[in-house]
Amino acid sequence: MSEHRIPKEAVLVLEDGRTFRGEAYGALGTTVGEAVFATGMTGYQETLTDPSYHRQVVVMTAPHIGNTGINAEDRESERVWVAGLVIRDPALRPSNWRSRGDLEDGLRRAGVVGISGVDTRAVTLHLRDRGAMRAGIFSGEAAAATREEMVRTVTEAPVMTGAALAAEVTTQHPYVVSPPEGTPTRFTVAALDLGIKGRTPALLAARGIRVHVLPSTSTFEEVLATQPDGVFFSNGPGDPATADHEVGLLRSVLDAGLPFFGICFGNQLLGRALGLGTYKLAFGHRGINQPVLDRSTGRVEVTAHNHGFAIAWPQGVPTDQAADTPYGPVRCSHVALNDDVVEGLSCEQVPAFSVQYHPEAAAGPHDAEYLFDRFVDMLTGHQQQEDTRAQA
Ligand SMILES: NC(=O)CC[C@H](N)C(=O)O
Repeated sequence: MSEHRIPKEAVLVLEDGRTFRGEAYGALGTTVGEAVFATGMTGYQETLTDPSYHRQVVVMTAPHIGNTGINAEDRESERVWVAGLVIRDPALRPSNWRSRGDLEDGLRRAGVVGISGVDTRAVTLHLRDRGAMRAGIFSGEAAAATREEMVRTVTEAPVMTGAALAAEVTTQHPYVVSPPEGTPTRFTVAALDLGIKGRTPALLAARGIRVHVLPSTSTFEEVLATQPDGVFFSNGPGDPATADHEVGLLRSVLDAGLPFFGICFGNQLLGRALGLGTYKLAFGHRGINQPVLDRSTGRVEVTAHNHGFAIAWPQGVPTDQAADTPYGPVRCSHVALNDDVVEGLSCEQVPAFSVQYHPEAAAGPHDAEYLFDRFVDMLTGHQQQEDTRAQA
C-alpha cells in the first residue's frame, strides 16, 4: 500500500470557474493543461505514457483506476506525459500478475499531480456541455489558494489551439526498430516521430519492416538517407495547423511517389498536405470503444481514439464522394459513426492513406490492425511497380 494515505486536500478548477474538491493523488503541487476526458475502462498506463496527452489534464470516466498497478510492458513511451490525472476511486492495493508497482507511487516519482475522489462523470458532462477548456489541479499547500487565484492560474496556461508540441516530445536521436528474430526484413520505412507510441513501430516490425524512427525536425534528405520503401507519420500532441515543417516534408514524400501511412496527427498532416483544413472538436474523442465505418468494406470497427482536432471535409459531412486536391482525388475512407467526423483518408492517385484513430490500439481493441497489412500491401505494390519500371 502506498505511503500517502493521510488524505491531503486537492481541488480541480476548470477555466470557467467550476470547482471539484477531492484528495491529492500522486505528486503534490499545481498543474495546468487542457481538460480532456478518456472513457476507456482499461488502459490507464498506456494513456498516461502516450505522448499525445502532453499538456493535458486527463479525466478518467472509469470509476476505479489503478487496480492492476503499473508494469514494464504497458507503457507506450519512457515517461508519463499527461500534465495531470483526475480519477474517482483509486485502487488501494494493486493486484495483477504483471504488476510491478503502485500507480500513485509511479505518478509521484514522475512528479505528476493528480486528484482522486472527483465525480469524473460530472466533469465529463460539463466538458461535453461547455466544450474543451483548460483546468488546474491544486493539491497540498496549493489547495489553500482562493478560487479566484486558481482560476487566474488556469487561464494563464496556454490553450491547445495554436500549440506546436511535436518538437517537445519527439526523439532527440534517430533509432531503428528491426523485425523480431526469425522475421525476414522485407521493407525499410522512415517513421517521423511526432509523439510515437511504442506499439506502432513494433507492429510494423512484426510485419518485416525495418523502422527508422526519426526526429520530427528531420529534413527530406534525412528521410531519403534511410533509403525508405515508404514513410510513416505518427500520432502526437498539439494543433496540426502549426506543423508546417512536417506538412512540407510530407509534400516532398508525396511528390516523390513514396508510399505513405499516417496515424492520428499523421492523418491530420496528410489532410493538410493535400490542402484540407483542420479544426478543433468541441470536446474530442478519447476512449477505446468508438465505432468507425470502413467505407471500403462496409465493416464497422470498434476502435481506440485520442484526438481533439479533426480534418474539415470540403463538402461538410463527409460522403462517398471524393474531394479534389493537387494530388488527385482523396476519399474519406473511414467515418466516426457517433458524429460523422473524418476518421481516415485514402488518396487515389498517390500511394497514401491514413487514419485518425489508433490501429495500434494500446490500449484498445485490435479490430483495426489490418491497416498495418494494408500498408504492407501498398509497399509491396509499389516495389513491384518499381521493379517493372527498372526492367523496362
Ligand atoms: N493522438 C494524436 O495524434 C492526437 C492528434 C492531435 N494532437 C489531436 O489532438 O487531434
